[in-house]
Parts: sequence; C-alpha cells; structure tokens
Amino acid sequence: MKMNIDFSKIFPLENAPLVQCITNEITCESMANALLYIGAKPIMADDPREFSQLFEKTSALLLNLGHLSEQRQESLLAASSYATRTRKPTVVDLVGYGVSDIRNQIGVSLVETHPTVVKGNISELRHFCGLPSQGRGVDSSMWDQGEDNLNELIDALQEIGGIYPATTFLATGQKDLVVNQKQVIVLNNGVDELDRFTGTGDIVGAIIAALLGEGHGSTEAIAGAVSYFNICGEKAKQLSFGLADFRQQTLNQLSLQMSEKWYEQVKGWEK
Ligand SMILES: Nc1ncnc2c1ncn2[C@@H]1O[C@H](COP(=O)(O)OP(=O)(O)OP(=O)(O)O)[C@@H](O)[C@H]1O
Ligand SMILES: Cc1ncsc1CCO
Ligand SMILES: [Mg+2]
Repeated sequence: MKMNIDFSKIFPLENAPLVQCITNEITCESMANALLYIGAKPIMADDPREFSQLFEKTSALLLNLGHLSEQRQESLLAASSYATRTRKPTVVDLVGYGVSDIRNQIGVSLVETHPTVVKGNISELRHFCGLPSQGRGVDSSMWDQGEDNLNELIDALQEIGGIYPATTFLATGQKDLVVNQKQVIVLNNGVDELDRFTGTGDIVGAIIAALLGEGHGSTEAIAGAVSYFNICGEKAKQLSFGLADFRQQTLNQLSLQMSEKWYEQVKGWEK
C-alpha cells in the first residue's frame, strides 16, 4: 500500500527547532553540524544542573546510548524524566543494545518512559525484542536482515508496541522498519556505504528529533528523516570516490537536496 505521507512538505524547516542532544563524543560534532545543515539548531548539553531552564527552551530531545559512563547514565535518566514532565518529543537511540547488561538496563529504563520514538539498527532492535541477533558492537549484521528475519522483527515490535502505544519504533538497515500499534512502514532508500562511516544512525536520530520539534507526527518524522538522509547518501555515492569523500558528500547533500525534488525518489510502502 502507498504511504500516506506528503514528503514535499518536510523541508525547508520553518521553525528552526532547537534540539537538545545527549549523545556520544564519537559522532557528536557530525550530529551538531547535520542539524545545522538541515536548518535546525543543536545544543549538546548534558549537565542536569541546566535542565530545568534548558527544557523551557528546547523543541525536542535526543538520547543516544552510544558512549556510556556513570555521568552519562545520570544525564540520560535525568533528561528522560524531565522530558516526561514537560512532554518533550523525545527520540531514544539504543546504540549498542545487547553489548552489556548495564547498557541494556539503561536502554530499558529510557524506553519505559514511553518516548516518542525508539530507534536502533536492526540487530540492536532484535536484541531489544529478545530475538537472536548477530550485531557486533554498535554495528548491525546483514545476517539479521533477510526477509524472514525482518518479518520476525516486525511481529516482535508490534507486540512490544502493545506495551508502548505512544512510541513508534524504527529499525534501520538496508531496509528500514517503522512500527507502531497502528502502522508498519518499510523504507527502501540508501546505499551500502551508509553502513561504512560512523554516526549515520546517530545523525538520523537527530534529524528525527528535529522533525518532531518542527511539529511532525512520529511516522512522518521518521519516514521523512530516514528517506531524506538516505537519498543524500544515494546522491553522494554518484559524486564521491572513497569512503571519507562519501561521508563528506553525504553531509554536504543535507543542505542541498532540500532544494531539489528529493521527495520524488522516496521508496517505501505501508504494509
Ligand atoms: N545497506 C544499506 N543500504 C541502504 N541504506 C542503509 C544501509 N545500511 C544503512 N543504511 C541507512 O543508513 C542509516 C543508518 O543506518 P544504520 O543501520 O547503519 O545505523 P547505525 O548502525 O545505528 O549507525 P551508527 O551506529 O554508525 O550511527 C539509515 O538511514 C539506513 O537506512
Ligand atoms: C563507534 C561508536 N562507539 C560507541 S558510539 C559509536 C558511534 C556510533 O554510534
Ligand atoms: Mg546506531
């Protein structure tokens, strides 16, 4: 079935949403710049002493589990409880879910606050659903992405969606799955190289938060962010030579594709 989303209305952003990111230092700078390139405003603030004042100003929150420490744990949990109290649109990125018990516990605590979006790559979300997963570290495995595995994950996410009716789940990979209680969407843009520079999933999480902050609903924000980012990757592949160049071109396209008819290249369907 055709997706009922008007992708042409997503860019340009009109409100320059301010997105608070509590994230990892590996990809933090790429994420902040990606937000600026799409017309949003980043603030990478993780000191809980600021939260009461900061939450009055922000449009959305991104919580990324990528690089844990005791201090980051405290920031993530404090921010998620502020988000509940202030009804802030929130994206939780379960980076590395399955690596360790402590990471899993923190991930579950964040999901239990019923954030707007919970995302991860397909292997991370298979772990989260209690399915066998071949993911290694923060990277997913193609072994988890066969047709049967994807259908198994969709079923598991729909079941978990019953416990978290306010949350939409996104599992990224060659195909991306968007699942909540009412809808299942499969997205099919992108190129293999997007799995070969670090932070692509992290950036997609931040763009989703920006689109939520702009006022889009969760499936629209997710499908818009994933499709736009992946179409930037498709264009980058045509223009680049080598992975470092591909990375630069993908980021560059974030500010450029919105002036083109990128939305005519969206591939995906509602199940
Ligand atoms: N093989 C692929 N073909 C097409 N698109 C892909 C492929 N791999 C990843 N992508 C796209 O790249 C983006 C990031 O997905 P990925 O699953 O690699 O995230 P991730 O593992 O969380 O990344 P990171 O942890 O490095 O931030 C998504 O938009 C996804 O659709
Ligand atoms: C490589 C890496 N390690 C922890 S977070 C991160 C960036 C991808 O999320
Ligand atoms: Mg990730």
